[in-house]
Amino acid sequence: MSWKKTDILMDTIRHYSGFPATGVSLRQMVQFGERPSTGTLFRASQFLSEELPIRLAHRVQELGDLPDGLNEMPSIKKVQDWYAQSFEEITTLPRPQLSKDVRDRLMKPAKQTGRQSKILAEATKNPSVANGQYTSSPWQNGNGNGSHEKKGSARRYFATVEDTEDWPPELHDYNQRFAQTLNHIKRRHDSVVTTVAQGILEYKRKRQRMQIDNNIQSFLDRFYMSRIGIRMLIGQHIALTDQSHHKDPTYVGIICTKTNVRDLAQEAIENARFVCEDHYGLFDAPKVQLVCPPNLNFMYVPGHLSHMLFETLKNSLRAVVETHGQDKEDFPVTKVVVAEGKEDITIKISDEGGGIPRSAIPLVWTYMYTTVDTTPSLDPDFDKSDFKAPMAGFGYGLPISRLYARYFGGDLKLISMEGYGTDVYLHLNRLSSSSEPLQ
Ligand SMILES: Nc1ncnc2c1ncn2[C@@H]1O[C@H](COP(=O)(O)OP(=O)(O)OP(=O)(O)O)[C@@H](O)[C@H]1O
Repeated sequence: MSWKKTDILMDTIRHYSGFPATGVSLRQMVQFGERPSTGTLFRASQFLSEELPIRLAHRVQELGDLPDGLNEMPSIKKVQDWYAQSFEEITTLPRPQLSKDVRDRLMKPAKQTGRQSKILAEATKNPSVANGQYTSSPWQNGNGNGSHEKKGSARRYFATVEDTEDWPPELHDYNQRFAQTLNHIKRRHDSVVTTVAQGILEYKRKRQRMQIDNNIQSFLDRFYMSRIGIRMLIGQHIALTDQSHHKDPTYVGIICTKTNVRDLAQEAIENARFVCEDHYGLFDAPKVQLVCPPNLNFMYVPGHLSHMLFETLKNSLRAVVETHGQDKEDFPVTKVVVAEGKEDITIKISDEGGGIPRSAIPLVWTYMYTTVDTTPSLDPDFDKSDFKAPMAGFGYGLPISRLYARYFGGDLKLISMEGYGTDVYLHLNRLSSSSEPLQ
């Protein structure tokens, strides 16, 4: 690994970090439809080739500015290098030379198919997020020089392009190369969560801290929220570009326009029970009852929903087993109730796992808070994929799940009755027009 970040690169990164990120909504992401054309994909690549470096640049700056020597921890420096290297790869990817005619055609919007697409194109404020909650620190936005405003109008994530004629092969080649670069970057960043966690552990050990302070907590919230957004845009773009295999027509990239809540919940229940049986050596994990209309479908990213359900169910099963003892024959049943409203789909997970003392409630949302005695190994090779996790251990399950929920305008709430059990409410916003919370 001979990659080195240069001063010139760091200057460019500083410049990009002066621009705010542009939030995209779930609805805007599905406007591409099942099979976007070469021209439309190219426009999206152009947007991403500016937007992703802006988002990456903010993270490089923030990692470098972390207080109290945290920025000097080897794992934090490693992650910062990944972000800088990915920034460089996107910004230096050669763009095709296009004739004026092709450039004009790319800028020409497709004939509107009605008023619908115009309405869909607008993102609204995310209802789960206070103003500026996940915004980068103001000093990093200080050198905005106004040119962003000019760029603003051209920088649209989704823009349909009139696609009646054939496009020159350079466009298709560029789309392929761009997607390959994104794929490579996505893999590089697979173990960011565990590596940053490692960095925090290094810091806690070095400074002999028991808990992380508010600054670091809100940095991690912003950092992981931003990571969800970057990976969403990258994952979506790779999936849209890859049109080689026949796909399910209900999918647009990684978004399913008819995500079936009952099927996903059932699968998450089975997976969580399996992990629980495995972990405690049980013949039969505590039972989970699911109450959900069978045909409840909505537009969402199935991977995100599975993750949130699996994490909360694992917590409930663990609490039930540990409160009632592993030798118990009949555990109390955990209930999962799904309600369909106009605005939200809400999933309540109620367990009789003894609850959480009120004084510990704020802590469950902090990173690295766990009541597991021995945190599993944080070897960076471990847990490479986002969605594979052990029974418990890092104290990341709840805070990260809440970020996933908030990312698309939902939320995650927890109410406990100490001595009895816990109710977790997972609100999923079905209007799906809210912007990503990262301006
Ligand atoms: N349903 C629940 N009942 C009782 N305690 C709970 C429940 N859910 C969470 N907790 C408490 O909150 C802590 C933090 O939960 P969180 O999911 O964030 O991390 P974790 O489960 O310890 O580890 P992981 O990162 O693997 O999820 C748990 O260790 C547990 O003490």
